[in-house]
Amino acid sequence: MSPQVEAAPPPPLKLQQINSPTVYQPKYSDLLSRVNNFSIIESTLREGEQFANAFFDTETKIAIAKALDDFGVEYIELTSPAASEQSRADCVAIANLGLKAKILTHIRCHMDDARIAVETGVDGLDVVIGTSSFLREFSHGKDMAYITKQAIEVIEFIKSKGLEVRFSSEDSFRSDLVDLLNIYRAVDKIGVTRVGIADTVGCANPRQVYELVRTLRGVVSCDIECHFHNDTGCAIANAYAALEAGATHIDTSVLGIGERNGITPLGGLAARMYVADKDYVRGKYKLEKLRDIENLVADAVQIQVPFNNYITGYCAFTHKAGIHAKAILNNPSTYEILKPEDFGMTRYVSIGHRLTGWNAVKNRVQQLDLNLTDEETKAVTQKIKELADIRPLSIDEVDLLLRRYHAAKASGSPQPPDIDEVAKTAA
Ligand SMILES: CC(=O)SCCNC(=O)CCNC(=O)[C@H](O)C(C)(C)COP(=O)(O)OP(=O)(O)OC[C@H]1O[C@@H](n2cnc3c(N)ncnc32)[C@H](O)[C@@H]1OP(=O)(O)O
Ligand SMILES: O=C(O)CCC(=O)C(=O)O
Ligand SMILES: [Mg+2]
Repeated sequence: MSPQVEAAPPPPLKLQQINSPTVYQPKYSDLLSRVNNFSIIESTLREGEQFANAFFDTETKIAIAKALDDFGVEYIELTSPAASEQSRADCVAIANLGLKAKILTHIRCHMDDARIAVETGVDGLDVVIGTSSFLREFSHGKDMAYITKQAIEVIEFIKSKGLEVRFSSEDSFRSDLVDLLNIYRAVDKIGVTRVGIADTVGCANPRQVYELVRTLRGVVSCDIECHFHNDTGCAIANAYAALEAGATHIDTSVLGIGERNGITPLGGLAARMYVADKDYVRGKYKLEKLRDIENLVADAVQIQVPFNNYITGYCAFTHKAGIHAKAILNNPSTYEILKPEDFGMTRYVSIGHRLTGWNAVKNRVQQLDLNLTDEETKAVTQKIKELADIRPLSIDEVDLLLRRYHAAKASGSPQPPDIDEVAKTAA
């Protein structure tokens, strides 16, 4: 018998290999268990203040902070106290509100900023510095050795004041991976509370996010926060991919407001995570408060909540086409992944249009407690379509048509009543 030859152990992973799609293939159940343990760092009062229309006065900041706290976010991040005297005073004011959420402020990786920030009474500081060649060359002009030294000094100072401290690389996805891992490893070693990854320009896609966070998860033992800009529409998907890969904290803002077109929206993340684990998300956040918070912020920055906004957009729970309407009326889960009532919202079935179907109209007949047969309901449905080919009907017009048809029937007019005649009286 030939001697057993042990297979040689695989060679250690080289950094160039980490982009290989074959490296990480976790089971779906493992991924799911990672996404039901996360915290929100709500940055409407920091990233959100960087939105073109945002000019929050103290009173508005306090109202927003209280609303977010009531909703249940774990952290509220505030603009740097180094930005202006009012920004500093607002940090002090919000830190003194006694909210349940931890209050953070966001500073450059610089001792001058850190010294001001530790005196504001906040629970922790989020420290950031650009690590991509773009930012090293054109923003602060520092090399990685300098950045690392500075980061260690700033972090140790903040820790010495007994505060939480997070260190984040700005523009992480255009930074050199070896640079990133080295600096994260260095700050983890000195006890940073969290490290952060930031897609500052919104260039990352979910696969890249998954791979970077997964790699980082293998390098640091502290928590991992992620910040995603939405320039290419990936901010929510990227946040989800980050959680699947082992991130623990996600930055959001109400309605996604922030620099340029903003970041992961609070409502969009809530929707995404609700679908992943409804009970966890419902247990953690007062989802029914979302609409009020969004209205508060929309008013403050003078914008409308978008028609297609996650959860609270005016048509987020409106069903229109006949095929959808029939199934929804039988069982809302057919075409709804989010339950409107869990968010304090209501479902609406639209019927006054050419795409309507008789099942949707029958539902309205029942709501109005009218006595029409299925054949009669089908006749009215055809009339609605005919009229709606000219212009859509309001619900009042549909109701009038149905009531008149019902009245014509009740008065003993020929069976079935002539729908064209009824339509004329309802016009
Ligand atoms: C990606 C992000 O959103 S990061 C957060 C952005 N937030 C802010 O910018 C907060 C609001 N900003 C401000 O109020 C001002 O920019 C301040 C107070 C921070 C700085 O103002 P100024 O001193 O007038 O500098 P200015 O804004 O023109 O330039 C930025 C300065 O910070 C330095 N810098 C930029 N990023 C960092 C960083 N992460 N860590 C340390 N220094 C940095 C730059 O080198 C530059 O310094 P310089 O004046 O010596 O050249
Ligand atoms: O501090 C961070 O992690 C993020 C900073 C930021 O707003 C960004 O990089 O877009
Ligand atoms: Mg940002």
